[in-house]
Amino acid sequence: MISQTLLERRETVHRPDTASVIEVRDLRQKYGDFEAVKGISFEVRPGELFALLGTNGAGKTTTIEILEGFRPPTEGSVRVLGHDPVTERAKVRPHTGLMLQEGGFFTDLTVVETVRFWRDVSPNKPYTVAEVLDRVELAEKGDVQVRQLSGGQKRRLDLALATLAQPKVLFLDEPTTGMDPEARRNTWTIIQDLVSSGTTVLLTTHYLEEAERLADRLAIMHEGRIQLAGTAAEVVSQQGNRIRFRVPDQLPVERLPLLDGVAAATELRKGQLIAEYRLGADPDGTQQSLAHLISWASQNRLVLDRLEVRSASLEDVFLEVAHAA
Ligand SMILES: Nc1ncnc2c1ncn2[C@@H]1O[C@H](COP(=O)(O)OP(=O)(O)OP(=O)(O)O)[C@@H](O)[C@H]1O
Repeated sequence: MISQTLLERRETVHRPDTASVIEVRDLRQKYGDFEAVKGISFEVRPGELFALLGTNGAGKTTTIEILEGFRPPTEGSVRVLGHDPVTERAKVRPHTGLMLQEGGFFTDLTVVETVRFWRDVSPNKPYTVAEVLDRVELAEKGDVQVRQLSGGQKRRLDLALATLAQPKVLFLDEPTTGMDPEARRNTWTIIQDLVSSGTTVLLTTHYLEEAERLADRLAIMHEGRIQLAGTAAEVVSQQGNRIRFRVPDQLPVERLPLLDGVAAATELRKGQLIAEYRLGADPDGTQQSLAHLISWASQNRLVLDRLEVRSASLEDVFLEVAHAA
């Protein structure tokens, strides 16, 4: 179960800070009668990377699109660099880079022509076309039409366009979807370099490892609300430790011991019954539970195959959020 402390955290994501680069306050968005975002607040400070995680349809893209100025919110307010992104677009847009879920390319143009076009209309030109392509490892694809790029290569081109002006604020909506692991790591490096040079980033992702690696702070959304927020370590540390093992053949599940008063949850994986105990975060308690389990196994002449003890992962937390509602 998600602890009360963590649930209360969603109320504290917004810490008033006049220097916030991105500020979202009591944001609500309706599409007709359907409320996709139900009153969320958070802020992103200068040079910070904030990740919005969440289940499908949680409202992440809706939130990012409002911040990008594509539509005004139904209720609440958003500020980017202190300005309203819709009514003060001219003050915000030159300083922001956008990477949408679907890149809006002219697919007949080549990669070089695309970068040249965007660079020409960009307010800042800190990099040459060759440097822009080099950074995302697309130099060899310069003469290829955009329509001929693979999905992952298109995402890399999109990232190149979003960052070619070295923006102050960068919105990345699922930037690494479709990329192979090497391209993903390369993208993480590009994003980390941008953050190191002072760019503030709001990123949505379904890759929890990506959020863990990159984010200074993160929020997990579900059905239009922020359910949890904090640093990855803060969010995960509240979740406690897990002990798992394969349930020995022929052992009835009812005979599994209680550990620290906790019963095992069991699940069938590839035909094998796995037992998992969700314990507290206290290492001493976990050690005692483990000792008790091993002594129980010895007394019953059982071998605990695939025995593992680990702290909860961000994935565990995410699944709790998704299932708790
Ligand atoms: N233009 C629209 N008209 C009506 N409903 C919409 C519109 N855009 C989004 N929605 C709905 O609003 C909800 C939130 O969608 P949104 O795209 O913001 O979620 P998300 O968190 O980005 O999801 P995913 O992870 O699947 O990309 C969904 O239920 C979606 O169907």
